[in-house]
Amino acid sequence: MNPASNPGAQTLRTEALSKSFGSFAANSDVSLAFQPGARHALIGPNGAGKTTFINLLTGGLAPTAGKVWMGDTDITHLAQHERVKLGMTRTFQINTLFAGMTVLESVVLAVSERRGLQGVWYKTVASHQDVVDEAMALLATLKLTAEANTVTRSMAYGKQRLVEIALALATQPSILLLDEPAAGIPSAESKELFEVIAQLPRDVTVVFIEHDMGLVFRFADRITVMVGGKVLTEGTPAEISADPRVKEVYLGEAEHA
Ligand SMILES: Nc1ncnc2c1ncn2[C@@H]1O[C@H](COP(=O)(O)OP(=O)(O)OP(=O)(O)O)[C@@H](O)[C@H]1O
Repeated sequence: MNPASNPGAQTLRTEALSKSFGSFAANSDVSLAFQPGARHALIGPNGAGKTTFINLLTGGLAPTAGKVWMGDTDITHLAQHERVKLGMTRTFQINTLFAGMTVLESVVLAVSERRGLQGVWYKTVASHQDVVDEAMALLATLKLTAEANTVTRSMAYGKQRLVEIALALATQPSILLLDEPAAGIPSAESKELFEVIAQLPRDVTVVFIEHDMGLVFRFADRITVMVGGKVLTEGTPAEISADPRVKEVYLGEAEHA
């Protein structure tokens, strides 16, 4: 992918990003960078501010202070759809429309939308063979080829999450943000889900929030630990697992529970 035509391929970073709800600081002075191609996990106890931070990245929330950069472009005040055009996207739960469609129909629709073919009835769109080919290639990436003609709603939750990721990838992102992708699915399925996520092409940077430390340490190559709305530390899985402050945070949490 050519970085000049896709600025999202450049480093996504934040500079002293803060978000308050009234007098409560959900994020304070968060300065982070996500290197292209990374599998970067955001971890931390409940209420640490991880989801708030992802929402600040996507434009779902406006920061109280600080900046968000994609390469040299200040995207702090861009709308969500403008950030998607720059290559940053997140998954959304399959809505009622997609739930009634087959996997292939859903992905064809998402690819058509990106290509500006929205509003064209599916059957007409399906006559564009290149759209169908692109959708099938995405299904192959997500190991969903065998399910192409299955109705999305009838699939196991883990597979539905993969369809949600296929829909996000249809926007051709260089940065994919995943907020607890394995939440609510059985552990055998979540391992499978992460195996597919880990094997996504390296021109897609993946930033994910995950509570299951087994999955985090198996699939992340970079980990940021947030506590109380701030970054406690960041490093490789080996550095994070050896950090006594991290152990303290999680031990403290366990004792509390
Ligand atoms: N819209 C809002 N209004 C007020 N407070 C909010 C709002 N959104 C989040 N908060 C608060 O900000 C804090 C951080 O929430 P956030 O969801 O970002 O944490 P998190 O690290 O993602 O937690 P979890 O792991 O439990 O999902 C929480 O105390 C939450 O109650």
